[in-house]
Amino acid sequence: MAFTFSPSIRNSISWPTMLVPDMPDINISLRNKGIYKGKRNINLRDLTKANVASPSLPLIAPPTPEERPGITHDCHHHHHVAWTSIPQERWEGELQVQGQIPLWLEGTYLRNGPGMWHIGDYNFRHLFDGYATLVRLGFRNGRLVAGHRQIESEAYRAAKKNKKICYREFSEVPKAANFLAYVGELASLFSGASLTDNANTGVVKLGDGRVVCLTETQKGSIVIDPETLETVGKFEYSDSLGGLIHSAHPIVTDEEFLTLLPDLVRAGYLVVRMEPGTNERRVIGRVNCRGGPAPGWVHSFPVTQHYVVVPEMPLRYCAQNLLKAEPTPLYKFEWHPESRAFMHVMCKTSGKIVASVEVPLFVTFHFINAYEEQDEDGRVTAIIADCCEHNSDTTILDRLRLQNLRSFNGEDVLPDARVGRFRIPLDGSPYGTLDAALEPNEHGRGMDMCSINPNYLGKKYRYAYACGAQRPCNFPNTLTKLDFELKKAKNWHEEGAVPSEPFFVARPGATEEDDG
Ligand SMILES: CC1=C(/C=C/C(C)=C/C=C/C(C)=C/C=C/C=C(C)/C=C/C=O)C(C)(C)CCC1
Ligand SMILES: [Fe+2]
Repeated sequence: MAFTFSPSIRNSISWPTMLVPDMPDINISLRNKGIYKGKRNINLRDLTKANVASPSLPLIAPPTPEERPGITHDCHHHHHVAWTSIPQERWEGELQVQGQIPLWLEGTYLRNGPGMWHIGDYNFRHLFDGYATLVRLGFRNGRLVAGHRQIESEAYRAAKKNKKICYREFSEVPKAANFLAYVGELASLFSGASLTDNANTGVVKLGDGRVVCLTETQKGSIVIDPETLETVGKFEYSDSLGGLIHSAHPIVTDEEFLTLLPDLVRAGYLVVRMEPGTNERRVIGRVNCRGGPAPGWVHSFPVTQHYVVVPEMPLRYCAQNLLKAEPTPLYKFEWHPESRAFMHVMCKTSGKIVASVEVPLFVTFHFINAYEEQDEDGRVTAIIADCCEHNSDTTILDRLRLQNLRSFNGEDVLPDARVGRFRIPLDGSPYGTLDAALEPNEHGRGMDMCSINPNYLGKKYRYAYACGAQRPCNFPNTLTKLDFELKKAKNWHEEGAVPSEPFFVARPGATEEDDG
């Protein structure tokens, strides 16, 4: 049975490493099909996406004693190959395995994230600007065949053709003449036509089997072929809900696709649902923002079995910044601590808001999971929602500029983060709480790129997997297993490795949450 590990892959930005968690002893090599010939040995632990993508890179040659794979050294700096563009648009080959991939691990694992950070000799500024690279790992009979391919978004094609950026990316803004010439008159600014469709934040498999790559613009929903990784075409929403943006990480199961559509005109969010086999989103309900002047950034959001949780973070969208010609300190966003922070809870079936509470200020991009807390009689008393929380500090966005990622000099510059646990009472109290779910030193005070056993989505759960930190560092450099019951973390780290978002695959027949 072909098994696709892709239903809710958020992987996104990924530290661009293809690293299979819990397989510390596997070595693989690249046996190339197609354009590249030859066979290479690489240790999977040290394998960066650039390595996967480019068997021609010198870094996959056996390391010299002075040189760990994945990093190059000059006198004072380490330059990690992980933060450089893939050198070709597509590649496919078998990876040689040393050690053993469990035989039950069978199927295709798709990931998507930025992989190309330059056009001609112009280098992009930010990790999130990169043009999307889709990566496929096929596991079968203990063997591993990999491939990658650029997503042919309009933005990517236009950039290649014109040798310059033609659409507004995360931090990059094309020079006025570029995009006005490319997309037409000034009205395109306001219609969103100048915004990118560079689908670089994730890939989801819909209940009907279609595989869609996403970004934060609705127009950046792109259907791909999971076998060939070819771009099939735009995913066109057939409803008339309008708006320009949506959450980068919808909740996707075999039954539904749930997402949030921020309303930048009348500050709020539409909570919408799409059934498999359709392209039509239907409104479940609407949340009006309680703090102004615009909705908070909803890169992701969590759900429980019966509720959708809508976060209202004081890091808010800024329509002016979306249209500005010059880069701004917080890109398309602004930090408004005076507007306060809120969490709203909507019933999935009725669309009614059952709680709307003020919470401490927070900064999060990735929610981990949420569940309903019950009393002894089985009544739901509160919603618990967990996220990777950056201590209500937006500095992490700046740290993820490529220049910062590429220039580690031994200084500990990764801002602290924690597992933020919200408790949202359902008894009508006006306030919710936000605390660390475990002592952040357990995971080196680094925390992002989280995942869970997908069978526990929306349910009470004990374990999460993420990237933490072994300091000093400039990006989250450990693979971490979090145990919320024991309040402990188990960390794996190896110098020179760039772990990416772990993905949990349950072992067939498993009864324990962490058996996989
Ligand atoms: C927001 C708009 C856009 C694009 C947004 C994009 C591409 C956002 C990507 C955000 C990601 C990948 C966030 C990941 C965060 C990871 C963190 C904080 C890791 C921390 C580690 O310590 C446009 C599409 C450009 C235009 C509309 C607005
Ligand atoms: Fe993300």
